[in-house]
Amino acid sequence: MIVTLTPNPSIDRAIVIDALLRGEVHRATSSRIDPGGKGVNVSRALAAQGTATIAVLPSGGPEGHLMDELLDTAGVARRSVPVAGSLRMNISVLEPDGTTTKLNEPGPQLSPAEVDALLTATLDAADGASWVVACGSLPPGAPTTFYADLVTRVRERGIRVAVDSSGAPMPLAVAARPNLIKPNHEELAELVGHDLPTLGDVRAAARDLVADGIEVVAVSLGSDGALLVTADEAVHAGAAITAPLSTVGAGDCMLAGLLHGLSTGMRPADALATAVTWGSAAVTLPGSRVPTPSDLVGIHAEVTHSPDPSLVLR
Ligand SMILES: Nc1ncnc2c1ncn2[C@@H]1O[C@H](COP(=O)(O)OP(=O)(O)OP(=O)(O)O)[C@@H](O)[C@H]1O
Ligand SMILES: O=P(O)(O)OC[C@@]1(O)O[C@H](CO)[C@@H](O)[C@@H]1O
Repeated sequence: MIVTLTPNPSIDRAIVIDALLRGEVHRATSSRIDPGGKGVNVSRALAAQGTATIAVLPSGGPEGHLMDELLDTAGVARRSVPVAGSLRMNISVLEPDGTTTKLNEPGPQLSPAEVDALLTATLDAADGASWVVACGSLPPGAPTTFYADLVTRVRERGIRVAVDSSGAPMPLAVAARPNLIKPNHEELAELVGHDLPTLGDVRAAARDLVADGIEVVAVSLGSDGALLVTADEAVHAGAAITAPLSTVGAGDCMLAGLLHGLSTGMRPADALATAVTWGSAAVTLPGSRVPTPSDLVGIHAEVTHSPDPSLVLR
């Protein structure tokens, strides 16, 4: 069982237009909504592949009702924590050349009691879990130490914990030593405080984090694939996708594949290949739709045990 925590979930509305022009009226060629927020996406991707998961999230307002309904329809088990505010709605504007523009709302203001209830619900759901994974931004009202506290409390129970976030909460969470982190290229650069133009730079930064006590650092690199670093190895994997439709949630599907692999006893390199297969499959799908087993057919992740450190990343 993999438990996800999404403190700031969202209804994701994806709108397809021909070209985005600032200040103009656009007529959409299509649109869709998906239940979203990074941890929700991880749970949706796991559930779509038949892996047991529970999504823990706040729920409030009309968007909260919609979220509960969409998750029930998708067959995702959930622990919804009632909150007074309304969940947010995030917009993705998708253009035919694959350009994605995101507009993310801040999310509802949570009271200290609501923040506590979220932590308690996660620890309750974590009983007997193989992994707890906490993902995404924090809503207003949640302290920046929220993920760090969660990491400490989950690890005290002997359960493995992963974090995928950005900004101020991330260095604090990292200092609490989660078992795994999944930054993207930009988030890793933000975490270590300098640019990382090459694969060698990413590997060095990830190795420093491993030396500081993180067991697995998995860095998603968009169309450049992903790099996984542990104390024993640095492995790269990638899969070529010719016509990406939407990259929204690809990193979450990648993280879901990785945790699925690690929780079923795969070696890290095989878990990375699964991760990249799930992440790459996600970019072939509209909006933040998650891949089902049939969507993985024909996607082959190429794994390299000695990646070229001089590769300049896109
Ligand atoms: N254009 C692409 N072509 C092939 N694979 C891709 C492409 N974009 C993403 N991927 C795959 O999806 C994974 C995750 O993508 P990315 O690095 O963009 O995650 P992210 O920035 O965390 O995304 P998000 O926050 O939207 O979930 C990559 O590691 C890669 O395997
Ligand atoms: O604002 P955050 O929490 O950083 O990111 C939220 C979000 O952009 O992440 C997911 C894609 O990874 C989307 O479902 C959602 O809209």
